[in-house]
Amino acid sequence: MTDRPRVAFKRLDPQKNSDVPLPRYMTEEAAGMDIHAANETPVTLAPGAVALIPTGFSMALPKGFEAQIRPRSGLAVKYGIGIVNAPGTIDSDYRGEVKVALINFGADPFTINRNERIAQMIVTRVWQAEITVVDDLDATERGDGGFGHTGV
Ligand SMILES: O=c1ccn([C@H]2C[C@H](O)[C@@H](COP(=O)(O)OP(=O)(O)OP(=O)(O)O)O2)c(=O)[nH]1
Ligand SMILES: [Mg+2]
Repeated sequence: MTDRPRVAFKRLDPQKNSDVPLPRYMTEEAAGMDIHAANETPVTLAPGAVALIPTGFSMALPKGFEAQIRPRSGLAVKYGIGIVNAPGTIDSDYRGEVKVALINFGADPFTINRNERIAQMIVTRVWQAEITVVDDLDATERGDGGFGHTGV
């Protein structure tokens, strides 16, 4: 595929953060780029705690794209580390530092060290909807059935 969207990264505070890798695809066909933590000192998450972890970069996505910040399954399965707002949304017009809102679902404290890979970022298309307000919606077989009405 040749029409890859162009994404610009800006390293924030280049001198301080030159040791923190920018997001990158770890394998040829990885869906997500791994994101590294840029916290200067270790951050320990008690069970149930949330921490907003800096990444040391900001970015510009093309219009019509978003980035999703998703958990890494290894951290989730081994240590119960997730993302409290998963998937986090990065808007194409956001120019601030990308941050990752980690949560410790595990039973033990977990420490995030600088440079660790804490999350992954997927770049994907997004559409803004054209909105109309109507009195009646079109009829469907499902109708208002939901929340398991077809069985579990
Ligand atoms: O995991 C995340 C989620 C969001 N953001 C940044 C990028 C995004 O464009 C901006 C706003 O995110 P969102 O719309 O999810 O948050 P909000 O609470 O609605 O804030 P706002 O009122 O600024 O839109 O915050 C991150 O850095 N990491
Ligand atoms: Mg918002």
